[in-house]
Amino acid sequence: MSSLFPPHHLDTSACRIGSSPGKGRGVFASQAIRQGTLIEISPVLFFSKDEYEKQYAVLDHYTFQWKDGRIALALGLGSLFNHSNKPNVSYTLDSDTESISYHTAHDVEPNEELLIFYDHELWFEQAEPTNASLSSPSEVDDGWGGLSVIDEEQPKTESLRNPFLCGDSDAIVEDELLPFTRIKPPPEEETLESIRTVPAWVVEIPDQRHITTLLTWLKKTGLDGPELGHLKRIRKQGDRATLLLSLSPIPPALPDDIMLPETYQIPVPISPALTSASLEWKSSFWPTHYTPRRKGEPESWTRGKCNWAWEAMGRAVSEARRALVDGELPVAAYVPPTFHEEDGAFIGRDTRTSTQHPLRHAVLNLVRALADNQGVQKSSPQTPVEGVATPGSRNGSNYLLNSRTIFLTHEPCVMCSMALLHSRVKEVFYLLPMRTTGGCGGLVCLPTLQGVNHRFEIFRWTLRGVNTRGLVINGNTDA
Ligand SMILES: C[S@@+](CC[C@H](N)C(=O)[O-])C[C@H]1O[C@@H](n2cnc3c(N)ncnc32)[C@H](O)[C@@H]1O
Repeated sequence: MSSLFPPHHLDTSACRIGSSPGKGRGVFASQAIRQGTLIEISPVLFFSKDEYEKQYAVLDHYTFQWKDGRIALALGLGSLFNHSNKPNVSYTLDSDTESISYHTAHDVEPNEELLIFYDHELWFEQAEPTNASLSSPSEVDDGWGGLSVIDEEQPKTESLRNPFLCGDSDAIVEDELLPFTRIKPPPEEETLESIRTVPAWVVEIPDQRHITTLLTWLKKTGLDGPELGHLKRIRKQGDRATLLLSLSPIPPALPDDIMLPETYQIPVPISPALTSASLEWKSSFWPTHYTPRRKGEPESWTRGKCNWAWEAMGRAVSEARRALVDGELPVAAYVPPTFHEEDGAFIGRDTRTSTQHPLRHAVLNLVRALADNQGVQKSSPQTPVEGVATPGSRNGSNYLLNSRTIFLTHEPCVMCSMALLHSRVKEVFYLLPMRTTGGCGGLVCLPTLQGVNHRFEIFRWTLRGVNTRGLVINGNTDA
């Protein structure tokens, strides 16, 4: 048996076992439970497939298929959660602790049954759902594809319309009334030891009158890509000027029409300076940009801007709902036009199922479609583009999302968070946290890692009252 970390202390006082009509026993909330609460950790007993099939098949209705093919029997409450197509509990298999943890996927009321999603193919006839909160919201079209937000003050049969649609659009919305929370990054620190460098090609510019021409040439050749965006392109030391060229393994070709000496490599910092001390250290390698985390009060949100965000998140949710209907994973991403300007909108959905391609995540599809669209339509206005990229592109070279905000139904996985980081996105809003696989605070928080050369802000949509019916995916899935 592997060495196990002890699971967290288990407090199941919020759950009780009760009788569920048509289903046998079930697990019920004995009090109101907020979305995202860890309600149960069930240790598991493992059987090899062979051993299980020979001796324990009688447990079939209670076991889980583990990631490595073994069969696991959940102890504790884990074997008593009943199934629903609209679960209010998500679960995660944890190999380190050989346990399964269960979290509420949205706020749960006292006496509501706690239900997980077993599978699309069931071995039993499903009993009618009994939780009013799970059956009612679809009756009203709320513009979120039926994933309505329920006002806690109102009866559950009514859904809440966008609360920011009316009223003074310039009025500031108090923090407690915002439909999202900002994920606070840890304080930024950089030490001399933590500074990392990579070799970069540079060339001396004997005649400084050529600087402008050379910077224009850099742009034309595409050597001004974002990987060196945290560094200044020209270093001046007295009357000496040096041009930063690229990180390529081989020396880049130089322009034909200007006489330049041989290129050579020097170490340059891999990320911008976050503190004034590190600015000095990093600039001793090569002049580096200073990008301290934004200080002071976070930006105020007006009703108008909240309305913009609400509509945008609704668009992502509707797209995810449509994806589900089409047999895809219900995961979607939406980049709306910016609040103040009329830039293009972009939408993407997960297409792993239909393409049988493991990398067709919603974010990657969106970034790729954006790159292709911008590559093809450099001079024409952007239009919303869907999912998979179109041919005839410039190989995805225009993938930048500078000053754009992306709305996601799920916290993006590590790969997608890295893609967003590369794309220089300004802000990421997500609805459902992915604790085991997320790259924006779940498994890891990529934009806060030392050494990354861009930061973006992260906001988690407050799920209070949001019915995530149909959107909950397996906690081990990369969204
Ligand atoms: C893991 S057990 C859940 C606990 C079970 N109800 C008990 O009393 O032991 C799975 C079994 O519960 C029943 N069950 C779970 N969800 C159900 C549902 N939505 N409708 C009807 N039966 C259900 C089925 O008999 C299934 O084989």
